[in-house]
Amino acid sequence: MALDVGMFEGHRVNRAAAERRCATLTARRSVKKAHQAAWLVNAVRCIDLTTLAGDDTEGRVKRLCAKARKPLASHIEAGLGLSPGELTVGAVCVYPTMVPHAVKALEGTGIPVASVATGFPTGLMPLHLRLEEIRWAVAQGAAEIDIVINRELALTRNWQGLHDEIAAMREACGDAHMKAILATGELETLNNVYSASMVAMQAGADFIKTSTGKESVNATLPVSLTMLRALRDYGMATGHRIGFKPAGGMKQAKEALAWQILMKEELGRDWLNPDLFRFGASSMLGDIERQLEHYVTGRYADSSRHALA
Ligand SMILES: O=C[C@H](O)COP(=O)(O)O
Repeated sequence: MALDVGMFEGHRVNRAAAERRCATLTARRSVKKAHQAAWLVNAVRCIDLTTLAGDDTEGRVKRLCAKARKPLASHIEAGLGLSPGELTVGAVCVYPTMVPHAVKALEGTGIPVASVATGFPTGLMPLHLRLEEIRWAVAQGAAEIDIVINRELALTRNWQGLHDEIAAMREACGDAHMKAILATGELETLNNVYSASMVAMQAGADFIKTSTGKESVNATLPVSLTMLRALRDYGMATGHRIGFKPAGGMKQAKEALAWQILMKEELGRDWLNPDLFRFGASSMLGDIERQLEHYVTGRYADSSRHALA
């Protein structure tokens, strides 16, 4: 849709209230035993298993894809009553040049390959090159594109400029799903986070995503709450369902639980599915697998046994 500043200008986000609300999420609630195991299995379904490192190689991507196809060891799958191959992660997320390796390694599995693009992580490249990067990654087989927004346009509140860029990126994605990374740790205020979320959705983002994992502050609950309220307001105004992807710095199973509690309370059960919710994480699956192994066997394995991902 065209830019509609009326949907966000004049909105004020109360940071103290957002922080208070988030502090209650895990303090007052807990999910235990079989319920906790079920929520952790659900978290695995929703992970965009990620490697975004300068030393990525075909070998590393192949190993990551093997983990994506079979995220839990056989005895944990069996202990949870899962059939072999029943559980996979939501997607594998890589840099553009790694897309062909991931596509090959995931052939026949139905697991989509997501590629970051548009000069990830800063986005400080001429627009025509950022658009070309999207088209290249899609041509290599990426089914999902994680774009980064131009922070300068958001910080100077040039909402029309930001809308135009994101809309051009949406068009370059073609049939691929587009996730818009707001890099919220660099947007200064929760008001800017709310406004940038709205602009990204108005410009056609299928998902809004918190962070690249490369900012000094990445996914936090108050920022996520702000984005979810924008997503909910946008949905009520337009009837469109947009997905949410917290990303960056999440390493523990208890974080997977906290974010799912937030999703369920703010948006309901529909948002606990991979078509509307993903975790962007390079190193959270290991702890989830460790907790599930404890549930199944009653013993904690050394974390070195769950080193990958
Ligand atoms: O999009 C995903 C993030 O880059 C992952 O960040 P992380 O390596 O801190 O888990």
